Amino acid sequence: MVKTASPSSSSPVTITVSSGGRRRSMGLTSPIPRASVSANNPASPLRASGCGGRRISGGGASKDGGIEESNTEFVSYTVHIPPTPDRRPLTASEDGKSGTSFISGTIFTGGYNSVTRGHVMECSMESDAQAKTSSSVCGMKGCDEEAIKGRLCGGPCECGFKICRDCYLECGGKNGGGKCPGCKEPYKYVSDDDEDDEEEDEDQPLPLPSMAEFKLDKRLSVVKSFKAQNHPPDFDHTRWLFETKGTYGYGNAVWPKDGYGPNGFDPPPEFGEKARRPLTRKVGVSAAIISPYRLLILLRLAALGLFLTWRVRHPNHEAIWLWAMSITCELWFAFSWILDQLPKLCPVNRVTDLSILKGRFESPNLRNPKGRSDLPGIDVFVSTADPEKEPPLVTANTILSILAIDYPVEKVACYLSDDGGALLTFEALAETASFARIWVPFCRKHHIEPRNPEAYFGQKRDFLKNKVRLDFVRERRRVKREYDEFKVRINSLPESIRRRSDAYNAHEELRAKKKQMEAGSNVSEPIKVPKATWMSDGSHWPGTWASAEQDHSRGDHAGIIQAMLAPPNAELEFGTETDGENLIGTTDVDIRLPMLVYVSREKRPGYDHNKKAGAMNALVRTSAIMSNGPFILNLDCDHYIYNSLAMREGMCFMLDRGGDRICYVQFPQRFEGIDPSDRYANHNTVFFDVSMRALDGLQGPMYVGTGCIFRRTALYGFSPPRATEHHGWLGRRKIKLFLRKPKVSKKEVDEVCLPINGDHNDDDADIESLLLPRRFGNSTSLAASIPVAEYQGRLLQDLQEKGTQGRSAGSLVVPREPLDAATVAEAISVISCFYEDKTEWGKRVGWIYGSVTEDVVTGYRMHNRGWRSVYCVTKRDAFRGTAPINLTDRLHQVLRWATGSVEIFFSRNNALLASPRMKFLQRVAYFNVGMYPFTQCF
Ligand SMILES: O=c1ccn([C@@H]2O[C@H](COP(=O)(O)OP(=O)(O)O[C@H]3O[C@H](CO)[C@@H](O)[C@H](O)[C@H]3O)[C@@H](O)[C@H]2O)c(=O)[nH]1
Ligand SMILES: [Mn+2]
Repeated sequence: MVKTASPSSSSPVTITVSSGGRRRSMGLTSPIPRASVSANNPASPLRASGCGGRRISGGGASKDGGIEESNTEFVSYTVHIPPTPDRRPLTASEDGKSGTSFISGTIFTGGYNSVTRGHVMECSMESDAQAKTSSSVCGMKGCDEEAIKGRLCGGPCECGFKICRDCYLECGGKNGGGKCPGCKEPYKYVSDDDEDDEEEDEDQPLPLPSMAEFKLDKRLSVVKSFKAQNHPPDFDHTRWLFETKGTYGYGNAVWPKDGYGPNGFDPPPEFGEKARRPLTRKVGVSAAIISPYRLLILLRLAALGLFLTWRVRHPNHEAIWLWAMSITCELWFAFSWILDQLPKLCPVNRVTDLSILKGRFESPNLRNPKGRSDLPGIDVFVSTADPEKEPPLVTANTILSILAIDYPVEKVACYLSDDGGALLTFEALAETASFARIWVPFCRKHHIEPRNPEAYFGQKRDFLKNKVRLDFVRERRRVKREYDEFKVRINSLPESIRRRSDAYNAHEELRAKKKQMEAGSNVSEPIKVPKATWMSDGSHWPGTWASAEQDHSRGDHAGIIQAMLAPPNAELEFGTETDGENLIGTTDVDIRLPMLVYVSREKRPGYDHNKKAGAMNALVRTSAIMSNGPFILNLDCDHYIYNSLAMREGMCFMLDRGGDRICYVQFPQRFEGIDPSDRYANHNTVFFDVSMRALDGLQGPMYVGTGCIFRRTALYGFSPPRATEHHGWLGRRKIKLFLRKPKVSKKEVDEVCLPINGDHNDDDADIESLLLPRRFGNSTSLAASIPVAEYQGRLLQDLQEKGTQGRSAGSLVVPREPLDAATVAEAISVISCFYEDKTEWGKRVGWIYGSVTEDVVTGYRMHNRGWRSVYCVTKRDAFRGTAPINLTDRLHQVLRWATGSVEIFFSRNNALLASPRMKFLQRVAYFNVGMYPFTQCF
């Protein structure tokens, strides 16, 4: 099915940058030539003007893309930003200047022919300079704003510590109940004081936590844990390494000698094969907890058994019906309880060691002299469907937390799937990309956590904790201001898009009227001009329009791909000093940003879009062509990265010995903003802290939707390199299979062996290449990317096991190819609505369709092939999300999950039909998932 595009809708998706803005112009842009393309069908994906994209320079007026200056008519209007706690006019005397600097200083332009954005006038520098010259300057280190004139001598505190308004508010002065950084006493006003105090207090060190305390503390804990071990005769080095994890690395500094006194140190022990140390470790739940738990279950089981026998043996003959009914209910209840308990018998915990990961993949060695990262790439998928229900600001924050992740920049690619096809989401993402230029270096420089600005600035805790750099206070304030402006820009987007569209539409209407008059027809006759939604460069938005015209409504629009941030260089790039151009000094900070791509798959009436699963599958294909990361992290738009090391934690499992059998690493879902009593059981504590841990002991937890790192080859429906078959109850007879060798495995319906480069003979290769289109569709680039992803996802060679091949160390340090227009065109062709016709997408490949809880089914199918999964609970939550806090939404959600479970129960995915590669208890657990709507009411 090929739709013809209206001429305007096939014009390239481009964003204009308005000229002007003296200070920084950060338009809605990436700094790179964008391959900006939109197309309605794969046959003619690129227009001439789309090739190579228009070069959009962040600076001023260089518009070599051919936007006619003469045509441009700027309509400027001023937006007054309401005073926030951090942006309050300083003092009365300052009012004139500082007022201009941040209130009227921000001009938002938008409307006809110009992009919506705020131009911040160069003023903050001036006010900085002023503060410096004035006599009383804020006493916080790194801050040079003018101090507030307190009622007394120096400042708002009785100690006279001088402090500017911003610092004062940030320290929790006024009504925040905070403490004065000078005297560390709670703020209060006292009328008598002397000037001497002031001088002393000025000289006091910053209230930063002292390193000495910190060190002492840690060392003591090390010593203590050694004592507890009671000097085992055969000292376990690995154990020791894990014990000292995260303190000092390895050395002899804290190696205690006889008696483990504070002064005695020994040389460190020989560690032997350094490279072979495990990245992860499984720790059973301690016997002290699990034994009583098991005993309790047993006791209850016995009691239940006795009770039921008694009930059955003593029928009540007077009311036999009542008795029978209650017996049935009781038996059913007992059954469901057993189903619930059985899988929980052997839970496990896991720990990772990030320093070994770093040592193995990121330290300079012979093959990799520059110490470039040898870690595999990760593609991050974020799904959003409706900007009304999922506010663009939330999505923007999630994206920012991803862009600022602590993982090699050139290895991360972030994709936003917009199922709404909304211009609002598109422009919000463009704004996000430009704000990320400030936010991400700031996070890297000062080790900000969490890297979601809304969450970070909303934190109640002391923001100076663990911050050591002198410029922190000043830079934090600037970034906060910038973020507040960013928020205003995002929140004003709907209005400015509407205004702009109205202006364009009115213009179109006028032109149509004029034409009509020239043609000499009846003027009073109404003419129909479609009410389009316009992009800032004066072209039609190819996605959905506010007026929902044909070809431009939800469920009927073209596929759109836009790289908002180009793939970064492989080399580190450092920034420059703070100056008029740069908000923060970045001379020692990597300022590169990961690739960021907006994707909205094509939708047409008559095609089933399969909701999130369909969106994810479109992303799997697009990303295979654009970045092809061997691992994929999936996040809902309302779940952000709370721990910037989360990806590294996940990769520890994937890259550890035996990790080649892991199809995904699931992280727990944690929620914020839930009322303390958790009225609607949003936290699901039992599920996320007990059931999932228990399943982890049974070859792996279920996939529950968001916060999960996948292996790409597992998503493609391949079987793991090795699998174990469990026959009989409780897996008494185990059979090991080596699936990579094509001859060994018996051909099953669901069996696809991993593609191995050059390992199979030519006949097999031919057959496979013939089968590929049937399985994955017609894209040859996609087919070609599969073995590459498989290779890149392998373990290092020295970890290889029998029957498998590893990749050689250092094979992933090579830079990736730059993105070109042809690649983007191919990426668009694989998100067309008919691409999946007659393929196995959604059946055996990718996210599985046909269930509203696509996640559980997708995970189940992988387990069924013999893959294992891992549940990764990190000390600091890896991801956090928002949960429905009103009852209607929550009930809808629960109902949807229950419906999904029933669907699973009545499908081929019922665990009763599982393959022998699943353990007995694992099947029980999955069976229970399908059963729970019958056995219990949530
Ligand atoms: O047509 C659609 C519908 C939804 N989504 C996205 O899918 C995600 C989940 O949808 P939501 O309605 O928020 O469902 P929740 O109940 O909040 O999510 C849980 O349950 C879903 C279904 O089991 C899982 O897919 C999710 O990952 C899991 O977090 C959101 O990011 C949506 O934007 C799409 O991309 N396209
Ligand atoms: Mn959700």
